Amino acid sequence: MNVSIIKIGGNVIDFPEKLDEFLYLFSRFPGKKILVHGGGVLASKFGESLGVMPEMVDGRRITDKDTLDIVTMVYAGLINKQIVAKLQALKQNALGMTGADGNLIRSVKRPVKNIDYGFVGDIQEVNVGLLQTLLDADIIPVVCAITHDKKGQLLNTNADGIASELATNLSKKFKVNLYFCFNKAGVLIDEKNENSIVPLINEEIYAELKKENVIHSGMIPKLDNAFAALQKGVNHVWIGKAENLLLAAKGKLSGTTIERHKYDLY
Ligand SMILES: Nc1ncnc2c1ncn2[C@@H]1O[C@H](COP(=O)(O)OP(=O)(O)O)[C@@H](O)[C@H]1O
Ligand SMILES: CC(=O)N[C@@H](CCC(=O)OP(=O)(O)O)C(=O)O
Repeated sequence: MNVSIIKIGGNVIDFPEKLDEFLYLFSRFPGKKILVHGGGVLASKFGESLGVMPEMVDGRRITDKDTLDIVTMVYAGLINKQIVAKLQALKQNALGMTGADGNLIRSVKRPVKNIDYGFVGDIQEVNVGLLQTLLDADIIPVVCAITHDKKGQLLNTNADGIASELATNLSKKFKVNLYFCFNKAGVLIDEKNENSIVPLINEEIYAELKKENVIHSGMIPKLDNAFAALQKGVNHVWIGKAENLLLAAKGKLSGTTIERHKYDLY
């Protein structure tokens, strides 16, 4: 069985027309599929309106108790249920989930090193059997950026990391392709120029571009997760514009493909 993990970012979710267009493309995407969503932009806006200011370090949110309540309401509630309802309207039998539902994703609170991220989860375990049961029943899991520690604590977990871990764990049994969809044409040399796409990126180019600050903020966890997934057995990883999802599915040139290490080819 082939499985596609498709992640959609907060900058698309925040624009209803863009989200609708993306969900339509997702509904046309062939084969077994799982949707993972963030919603960082809306969580920041919602928090600000309540006087809880967002604080990000390298694209990851510092999550105190109030912030955890906000992200739970926004990701697991508003965004997840809106996406599920829209997919149902597209005749896609979607099931919205956090990592706590069906014990889908167990994580541990990130240990404090240089930075205290607060209630942020590092993923430990994925319930592959549950995903397989749902996919076998033609149900499409729609997974948000909230996990749990199985001791009653919810934890905020970067949605790119969730997509990567679901892909990695499923790749032990299935051929898995991972698509990171966001609002830009791919990894760009000049963020303001949509034509400056890096079509193929390896870890050396990544390190260089990060040093030069060409790659920064949310692109850092996205690429860290993309390389981790490839190294752990995921077949193909793509980063690109949400509206190019079906082109990417057909293998047509668009966006950025993550290059496997040469030694992995043999
Ligand atoms: N070289 C780069 N090319 C494209 N985007 C970049 C680059 N470096 C940093 N970024 C930033 O990373 C963001 C994507 O990360 P993030 O906001 O976490 O994505 P998502 O929309 O999936 O939530 C882009 O909106 C952009 O501002
Ligand atoms: C710990 C952490 O950073 N969690 C993320 C989860 C949401 C997310 O990843 O949303 P995007 O995909 O829209 O960026 C956050 O709260 O921003």
